[in-house]
Amino acid sequence: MNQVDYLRISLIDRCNFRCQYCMPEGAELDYILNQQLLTDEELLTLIQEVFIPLGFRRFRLTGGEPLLRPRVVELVRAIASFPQTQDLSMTTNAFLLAPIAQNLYDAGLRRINISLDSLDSDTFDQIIGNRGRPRWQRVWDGIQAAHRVGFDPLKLNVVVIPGVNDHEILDLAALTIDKQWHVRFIEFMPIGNGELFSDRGWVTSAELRQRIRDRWGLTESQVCGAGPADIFQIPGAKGTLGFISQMSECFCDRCNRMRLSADGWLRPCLLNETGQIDLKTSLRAGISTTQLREQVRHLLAIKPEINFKGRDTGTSGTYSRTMSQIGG
Ligand SMILES: Nc1nc2c(ncn2[C@@H]2O[C@H](COP(=O)(O)OP(=O)(O)OP(=O)(O)O)[C@@H](O)[C@H]2O)c(=O)[nH]1
Ligand SMILES: C[S@@+](CC[C@H](N)C(=O)[O-])C[C@H]1O[C@@H](n2cnc3c(N)ncnc32)[C@H](O)[C@@H]1O
Ligand code: SF4
Ligand code: SF4
Repeated sequence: MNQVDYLRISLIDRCNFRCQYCMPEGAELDYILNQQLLTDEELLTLIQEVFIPLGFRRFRLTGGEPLLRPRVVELVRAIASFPQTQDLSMTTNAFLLAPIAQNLYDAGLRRINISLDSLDSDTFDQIIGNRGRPRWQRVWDGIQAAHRVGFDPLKLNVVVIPGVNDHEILDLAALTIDKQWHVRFIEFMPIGNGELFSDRGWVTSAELRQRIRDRWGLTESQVCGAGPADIFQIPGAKGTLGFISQMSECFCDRCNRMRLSADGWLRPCLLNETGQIDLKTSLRAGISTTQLREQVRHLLAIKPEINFKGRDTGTSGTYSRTMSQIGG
């Protein structure tokens, strides 16, 4: 059985983007009320007294958009300062990153994954649902700032949507040739916007790899990470290419993570809503962290049965929370 030592922590469910694949079009999401968000203190208590004693050592801050969380730098500093923390990372859209990249680094964040679905400003705005001033450049500046500051590895996440950005695969892959950046292609999952999914579908990683192989060749490779990506490299490139293939290849047997939502629900599997525990309500009701630890220990024990494994009701598109609410 895999050691489950990776906690993905959603810091906030709100986002300054509305990516097509992540949020249902037109739908107004019910945002978590401020008083329902785990406070910094509650989050740190849960990490220190529940998750770390159970063996969690890697923490990823996500959202919504984690950089919208007030005092995010202080939270990073606190989590980084736990002696047991072996890996602290963040997934962000980078729109707000440039001015605080250095502060985040100084606080102890060492690696960062940034969503970048297109190199074309118009396509980018279309994907992120932006109808105001173009946003691509500011995201690009955020990526450059992350690079300058020294985040390593610096990964770029691309959700591939047929007919929207799949014509840019080679251009995006080419970023890894001269730069030590790691571009990852993610198969679109029908969990944020089921309608777009049924309309567009998804492209298999195997097909993407073939397109890249035909152009440059492709060899197996490695990069530091705790996620499910299969890593390859264009021969001689400085960076790598990752393929996250949750639709075409089941990687649940090596699942090593759980997810904590911004309102304190612990979710054992991204694609299966079974077994979630409301840690925040319990904490506020005065249940001791010792008892909570036992509940989580039990959830860890039954997690292998809950794991999606490509079999249950999983990707049915009927999830009660979107990716932005779960944390991807
Ligand atoms: N089905 C499934 N998809 C996942 C899981 N973890 C990550 N993904 C997919 O991979 C995407 C990118 O994840 P990231 O937030 O960059 O994190 P990661 O891949 O774990 O990061 P590294 O530690 O750098 O490898 C997510 O948005 C999901 O689409 C998982 O447990 N199950
Ligand atoms: C939910 S976002 C949260 C963090 C941050 N806002 C960002 O976009 O990087 C985390 C990841 O989920 C991915 N994601 C969202 N919806 C998805 C979907 N339907 N299928 C696959 N990946 C998805 C995004 O591309 C992003 O890399
Ligand atoms: S993928 Fe990230 S940036 Fe895009 S809408 Fe979802 S949470 Fe926001
Ligand atoms: S779908 Fe569930 S079991 Fe499979 S890798 Fe993701 S979180 Fe783990």
